[in-house]
Amino acid sequence: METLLQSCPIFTAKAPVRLGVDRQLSLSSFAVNKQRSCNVKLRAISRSSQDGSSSIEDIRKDGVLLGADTDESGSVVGFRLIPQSGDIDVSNSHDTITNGKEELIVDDDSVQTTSAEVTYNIVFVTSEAAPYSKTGGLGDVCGSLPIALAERGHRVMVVSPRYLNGGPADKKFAGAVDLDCRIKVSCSGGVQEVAFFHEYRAGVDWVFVDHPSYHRPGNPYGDAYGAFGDNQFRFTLLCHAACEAPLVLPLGGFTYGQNCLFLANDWHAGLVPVLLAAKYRPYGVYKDARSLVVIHNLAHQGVEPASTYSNFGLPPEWYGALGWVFPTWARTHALDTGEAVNILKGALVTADRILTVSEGYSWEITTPEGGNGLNELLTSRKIVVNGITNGIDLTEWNPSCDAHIPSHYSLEDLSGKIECKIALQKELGLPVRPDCPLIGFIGRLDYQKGIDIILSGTPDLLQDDVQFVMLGSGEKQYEDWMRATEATFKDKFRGWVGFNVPISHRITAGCDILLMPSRFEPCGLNQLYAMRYGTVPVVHATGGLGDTVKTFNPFADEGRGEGTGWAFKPLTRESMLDALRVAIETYRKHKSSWRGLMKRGMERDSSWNNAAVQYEQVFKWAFIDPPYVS
Ligand SMILES: Nc1ncnc2c1ncn2[C@@H]1O[C@H](COP(=O)(O)OP(=O)(O)O[C@H]2O[C@H](CO)[C@@H](O)[C@H](O)[C@H]2O)[C@@H](O)[C@H]1O
Repeated sequence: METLLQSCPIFTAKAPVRLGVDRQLSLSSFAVNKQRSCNVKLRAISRSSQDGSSSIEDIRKDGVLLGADTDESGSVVGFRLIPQSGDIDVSNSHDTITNGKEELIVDDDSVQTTSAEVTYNIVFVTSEAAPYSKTGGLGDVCGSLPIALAERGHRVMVVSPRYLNGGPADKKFAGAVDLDCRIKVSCSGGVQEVAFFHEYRAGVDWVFVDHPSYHRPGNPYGDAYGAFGDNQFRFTLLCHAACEAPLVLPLGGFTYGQNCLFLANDWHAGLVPVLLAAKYRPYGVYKDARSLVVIHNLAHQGVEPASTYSNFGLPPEWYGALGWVFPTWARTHALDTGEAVNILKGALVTADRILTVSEGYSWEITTPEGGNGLNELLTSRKIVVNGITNGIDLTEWNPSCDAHIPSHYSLEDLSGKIECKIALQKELGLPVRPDCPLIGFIGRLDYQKGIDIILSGTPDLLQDDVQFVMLGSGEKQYEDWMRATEATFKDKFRGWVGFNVPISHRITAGCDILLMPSRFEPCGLNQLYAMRYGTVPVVHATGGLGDTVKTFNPFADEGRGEGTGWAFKPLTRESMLDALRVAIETYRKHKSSWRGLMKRGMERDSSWNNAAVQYEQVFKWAFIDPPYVS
């Protein structure tokens, strides 16, 4: 056996181990990494064979042995082995846990390395994932981070609803096939049957939970009449289904199994850690799994009346995990006891670790101003809270090959950017004036995004010789204001009411300045897209905006200048206008400074690989500590 294994191809550097024909192992970098992991196990066999002990059982303990491959003579030449989550890739075994105080410091080698040192079976649970569903940044992140993690060797599944609204968007789910696997979920006083659809794309298992409540006109959360009244039910169903998926779905022939890592995104997925603790672990299931809750927006917590607790399908004694009492000032009337259930609170109590999408925001949520009532709970769990700045999808957002923009450009040749500006002015019906500063805004029209500040500052801003375009939908009062402002300032202002991804790309490419006066911003993606497109951001210095946009300093770096935009503070109409005026002045009168701003923004590393390495660090910490048990 020893001689045979040494002579077989698995011990040569270039020849691949024979892993059988399973699809996951042959299609992605996951394959490469798992292949390496298998090599580790096989070395273990050869060692134990030397001292005469049993070999196959050793492997079984560490992974799932599907069978052995033999050559024509019947000799074993390889094993079809699925390693367990948490496998160590010895090809890359230096340690990146750099700080005992658990600060996210990752050495440069790890960032440059394309495969993870330790690989996990990861299950994202999310209410949206682009390109299948997207209403904002959550969709972007859950559409691209899983791919980055899969590329680094992890086995990754994303569980999200199969939304069908009867429109053209339904085509996005056309590639997902019915897995013919039905499960029954007990919640909301009945038993619901859900189905699973699946598409394997870009190295990731995209799993769509199917139920009639996901099939209706509108977006994932509501329609023209407001939020759907049964969202608590719809996302309870998602969480139950997501907890079953790793156990029941034989993706590529085998399940993810119990030893996996759940990433529950925002309140919609918040029941996942609660279910692990209350429904599974007491019965010996998911004993070694871990869960992370990722906060993209603390302002939305999934709060409903306390009487709805019975809808969750949780044991009565777990009420305390989700129970929530509003402070007196927030109650609606004198007899209101303020009792409610809060899904995100339940997640924050039971998750093994808590992540936010920027470092700045991870601190802000522990303060009364940024904690949305959860700051004390978050402070008590501070030791497990980390912030990792989002990356962006560098394929989708790439000015040198973006399919949505009329001309392509790069750092080396910026001429296409002016063409994008001219094309945008034409498309919007604005006067075509390449020299006129063009300012853009893209985002949801709501309180978070500081629309009220834009609204109060716009009449002053438009006194200047500038053009301003806004793309967004949301609160009706702001949509109406955009229409009215366009009617008043025909040559200067355009308000595009709606959600339109191609237009968002054209605005990002065609504008000179992107405005983001967000009241709070957990990370923000538009400023990252803008910098990549040579569009200079002017932002309120909060959360991820403060972390990612550095204010221009013309004197730094021996007069060459430093910074990628302007981050103003406090959030007032005056300070926003001041920052915009400095930006406009720099654009008009200091062309070389402007080119420096564009260049530094375009050079900024916003890759997901960078963020994925930091996620891996947190995964490691999650598995070092024991899982949450009540
Ligand atoms: N009308 C429109 N038409 C087309 N596209 C539009 C659009 N309005 C918004 N978008 C797109 O939606 C995304 C918005 O992402 P953001 O991160 O800026 O904010 P959001 O508040 O949704 O995300 C939350 O989650 C993300 C992800 O973690 C955090 O970055 C953020 O701070 C947090 O509030 C961008 O891709 C943007 O282009």
